[in-house]
Amino acid sequence: MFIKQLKLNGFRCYDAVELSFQRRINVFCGSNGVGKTSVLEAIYWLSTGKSFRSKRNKPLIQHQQTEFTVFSQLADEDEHISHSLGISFNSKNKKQIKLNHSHINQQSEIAHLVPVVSIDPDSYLFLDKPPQFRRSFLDWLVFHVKHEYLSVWSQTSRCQKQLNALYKEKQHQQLGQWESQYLKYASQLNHLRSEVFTMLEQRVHHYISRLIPELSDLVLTFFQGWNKDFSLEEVINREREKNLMYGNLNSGIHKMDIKAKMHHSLAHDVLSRGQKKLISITFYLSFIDLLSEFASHLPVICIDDMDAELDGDKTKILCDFINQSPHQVFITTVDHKRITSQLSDVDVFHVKHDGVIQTANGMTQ
Ligand SMILES: Nc1ncnc2c1ncn2[C@@H]1O[C@H](COP(=O)(O)OP(=O)(O)OP(=O)(O)O)[C@@H](O)[C@H]1O
Repeated sequence: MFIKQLKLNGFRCYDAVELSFQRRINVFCGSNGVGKTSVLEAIYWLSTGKSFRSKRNKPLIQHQQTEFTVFSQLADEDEHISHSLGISFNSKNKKQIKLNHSHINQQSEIAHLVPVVSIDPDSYLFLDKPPQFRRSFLDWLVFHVKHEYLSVWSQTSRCQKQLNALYKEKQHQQLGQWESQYLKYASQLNHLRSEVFTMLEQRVHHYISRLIPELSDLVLTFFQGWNKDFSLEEVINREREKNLMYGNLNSGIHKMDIKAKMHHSLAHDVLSRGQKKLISITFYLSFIDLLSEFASHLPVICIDDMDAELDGDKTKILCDFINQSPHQVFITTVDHKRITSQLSDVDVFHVKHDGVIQTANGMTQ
C-alpha cells in the first residue's frame, strides 16, 4: 500500500493543495518555514490521528479556519487505487474518518491499513526524552507486531485507573479483586513488550555495527517498571501501604523504559549529540524492519530534516538503506542536492512560500 495522492485543505499553511506521489522516494525541499514538514505531518496524521510535533490537533487547523481535511488515494503494489481515505478535524475537536465513503470509528483500523513511521527532530532525541517517549515507541511497535496488544493494553489501563481510584479513596475491600485483575493483564502486557523488545534489541545492535561500529559496546536493557528481583505480585503486596498513602500505583507497567548504557554510564550523559542522533536512527530503522516483517502492510516512512547534523558518510549509509528498502519514503531537506544525488528513483518537490509546491517537471500544485 502506498500514498498515490494527497489533498490538504485548511491544514497548517496549506489552504488547498493536491499532490501526486510516486511509489518510492519523494523529497520536499525549500527554505525554512515554507511548509515541508507540514506535508509529512499530514501523512503521519492520516495514519495515527496525531501530529508528531504538536500534542494537540487544533494548531493544525489553518489560522482563520474552523476545520481541516486530509484526503488520500491509496494504491496497491500494482499502482491501482484501492482505498480512498479522508479524515477531517474541526475546532470543536470532532474528527471524522471516511474510508471508501464509509464512516470509521477506530483510528487503529487506519493505522493498520497505512502504517506510517516518522523520523523527525523529536525522534533524534530518543535517548534524551523522558521514559514516556520510549514507552510509546515500544508500545506502538507492539501494537503492530502483536495483534492482541490493543485489548490487553485497554484492560490493563482500565484496571490501573480503578486501582488508583481505590488507593486514593483508601477503599481496602475491593483492592484484592482489582489488584489481581491488574496483575493478570499487566503480566500479559509485560510479556508482549519484553518479547518485542528482544526483537528490537537484536536489530538495533545490527544497525549500530553497520552505522556506528565505534558504539558497539552500547548495552540496552528493558526496564519492566519494577525491580526485576521481584515479581509484580510481590511488589504490589510490598508497596500496598505506600500506594494507599500516595493514592496511586507506584510500580508497574506504566513505568516501563528502555535504558541505554555505555561503559556503565547512561548513554544520554556520555554520547555526543550526533552520536545520540545516530543511535536514535538505529531504533527507527529497526522499528521499520519489524513493521515490514509483521504488519499487514508495508509502512510508509517520513524523514524530516534528514541530513541535518549528519556527516557525509552517515548520510550515505542512510541513503543506501533507503535505496535498498522497498518502502515509499517522504523526506524533507533544506538543500536537496546533497541527498538526491545519492538516492535513486526520486521525485523532488520544491516548496515555495504561500503553500505553492512545484514538481520537477515545473508543474505548480
Ligand atoms: N495553523 C497554521 N495556520 C497557518 N500557518 C501555519 C499554521 N501552523 C504553522 N503555520 C506556518 O506554516 C509554515 C510551515 O511550517 P513547516 O514547519 O511545515 O515548515 P518547514 O518548511 O518544514 O520549515 P523548517 O525547514 O524550518 O523545518 C510556517 O511558516 C508556520 O508558521
